[in-house]
Amino acid sequence: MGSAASEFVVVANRLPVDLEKLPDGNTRWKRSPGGLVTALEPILRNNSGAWVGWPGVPDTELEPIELDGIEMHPVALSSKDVADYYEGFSNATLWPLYHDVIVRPEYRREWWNSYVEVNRRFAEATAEAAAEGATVWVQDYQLQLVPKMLRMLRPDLTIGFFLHIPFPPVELFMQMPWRTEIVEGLLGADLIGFHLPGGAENFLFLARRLLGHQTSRGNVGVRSKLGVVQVGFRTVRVGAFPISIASGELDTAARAKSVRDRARQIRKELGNPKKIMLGVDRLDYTKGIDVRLDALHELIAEKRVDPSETVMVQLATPSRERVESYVQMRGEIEMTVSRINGEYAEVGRPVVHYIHRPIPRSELIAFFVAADVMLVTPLRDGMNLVAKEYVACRPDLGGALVLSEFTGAAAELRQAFLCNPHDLEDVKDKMEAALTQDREDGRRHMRALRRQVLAHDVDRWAKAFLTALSRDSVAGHSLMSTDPTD
Ligand SMILES: Nc1nc2c(ncn2[C@@H]2O[C@H](COP(=O)(O)OP(=O)(O)O)[C@@H](O)[C@H]2O)c(=O)[nH]1
Ligand SMILES: O=P(O)(O)OC[C@H]1O[C@H](O[C@H]2O[C@H](CO)[C@@H](O)[C@H](O)[C@H]2O)[C@H](O)[C@@H](O)[C@@H]1O
Repeated sequence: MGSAASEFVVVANRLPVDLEKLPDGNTRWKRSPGGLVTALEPILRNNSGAWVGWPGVPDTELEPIELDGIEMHPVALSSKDVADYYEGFSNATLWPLYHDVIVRPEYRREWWNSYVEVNRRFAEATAEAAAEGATVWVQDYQLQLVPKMLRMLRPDLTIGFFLHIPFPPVELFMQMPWRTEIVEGLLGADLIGFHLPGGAENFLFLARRLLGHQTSRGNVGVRSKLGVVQVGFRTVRVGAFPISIASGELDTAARAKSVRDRARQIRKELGNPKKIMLGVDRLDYTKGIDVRLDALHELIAEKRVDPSETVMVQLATPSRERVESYVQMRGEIEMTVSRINGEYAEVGRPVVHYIHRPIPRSELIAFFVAADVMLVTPLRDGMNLVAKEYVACRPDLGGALVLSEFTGAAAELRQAFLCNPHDLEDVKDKMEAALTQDREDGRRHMRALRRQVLAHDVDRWAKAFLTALSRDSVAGHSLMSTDPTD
C-alpha cells in the first residue's frame, strides 16, 4: 500500500478531465466526453475522494494532482495501449458485442493481452491510492478484470463495479473467446450494478451456466431485490441501478434569464423556424443518428414535414475517431446531411445544421431550451443521459421527446414518444406526432417525465448503489437476498 490514503476511490478508464496539449507547448485540463463523467464527477466533487483514470493523451506520465476537490491519479497509456486496449479490445470488441453486434466485434489476441495488462495497471494504481478498508467503485466495460485483480492485491477493500453499457444476452456474450475470464473478473466485486434488471439477470445466468456457481433465481428489482452469486465463501450481489443526472442543477440552469435569452437568439439565428428538432450525441453508430436523418429525409419527401418551417440541429461530439467503424459512420452521416441539404435547403437556410465539435455546457442547455422536439433514437444505449437532460431543462413544460425503446432511459421515460429505431415508419410517425402534438397533451406528458427525472437524480443513483455496497449490508445475507436499498 502506498502513502496516499483515500477512503473512497472511483476507478474509470478516463479521468473526468482530459489533458489537452496546446500548439504552443503548454497544457490545460478540459472536461472529458460522455455520460459516465457527467454522472460521477459531481458525486466525487461533493464527497472528496480520489479518481484513478487515464488523462486522455498517450505517452504521458503525470503525478497525482488535486483538481476541483478531487484527488486525480493519472494512469499512463502508451500509444500502443491506446490502439490495443482502448480502440481495440474496449471499442472494437466489447463495445459492439455489448451493443447487440450492430457492427461485427473483432476478436484479436493481441488486443486481449493488452486489455489484461492495462487492467492490471489500473488495479495496481488503485491499490496504491486506497486507504486500508477503503471503498472502491470500478466503472465500466474497459475495466472488467480490475475487481478480481484488485481483490487479490488488497483483500481489505470493499469493491463495487458498475457497467454503464448494456450487458448482452447470453447468446451474444458466448461469442467472446475470453468469456470465462471476464465473468470471473467481475465476480471479484462485492456488488455488480447494471442499469436494468435484464442485464443483471443475463449476468446471473452466465455465472451459473458458465462458471457453475450457485446463484439466486428469479427476477432482479430496480434498486431492490438483488441477485446473489456464491463464489466459494464470498457472496457477490448483483443489482439494477438506473443512472441519472444532476436534474435539480439543470432545472435551475434552464430557468436562468441568460439561458432563455440565448435560446431565443438560437431560434433567431436558425431563421425563426416554426419547429426546431435537436439531436445531441457522441458521434457513435449506436446512437441512430442515421435513423433520424433518414426519417427526416423521407418525411420531407412525403410532404409530411415542410423544410421551410422545420430545421434539425445535430450536435455530434467527435468520438473514437481512429476506430474504423466510426470513420465509416462519420462519412455516411455527413453524406446524408449533405444530401438532405442539397435537395431541400435554400441559400442561407439549411434544413440540417450539423456541428462536429463539442460545445460548452451552457450553450448545450440553451439548445435544450430552444428545441421543440428532441430526437434520441439509438439502436442500443445503456441509459442515454441526454434524454433525461432535455426533460430536466424544460421547466416550461414545452417540447417533446422522441425516444428509442432500445435505450435504458425508455424504461423510466414512458410518457415520451417511444419508437422502434429498426422500424423507420414508426420513427417517422413518432417524429410527426411530436412535431404536431397538442399543446396541452405535450404539457401533461412533460410534467410526468419531469416528475420521474427530478425525483430520481444522480445522487439517488449513487446513494442506492453505495448503500447496497456498504459493509453492513454485505454481511449476513443469503442466496435469497432481497434487501431494499431505496
Ligand atoms: N458540454 C457538452 N456536453 C456534451 C456534448 N455532447 C454530449 N454531451 C454530454 O455528454 C453526455 C452523453 O451522455 P449519454 O447520453 O449517456 O451518452 P454517452 O456519450 O454514450 O455517455 C451528456 O451528459 C451530454 O450532455 C457537447 O457538445 N458539449
Ligand atoms: O470515453 P469515451 O470512449 O470517449 O466514451 C464516452 C463514454 O461513453 C459511454 O457512456 C455510457 O455511460 C452513460 C452513463 O452511464 C450511459 O448513459 C450511456 O448509455 C453509455 O453509453 C461509456 O460507457 C463510458 O465509459 C465512456 O466514458
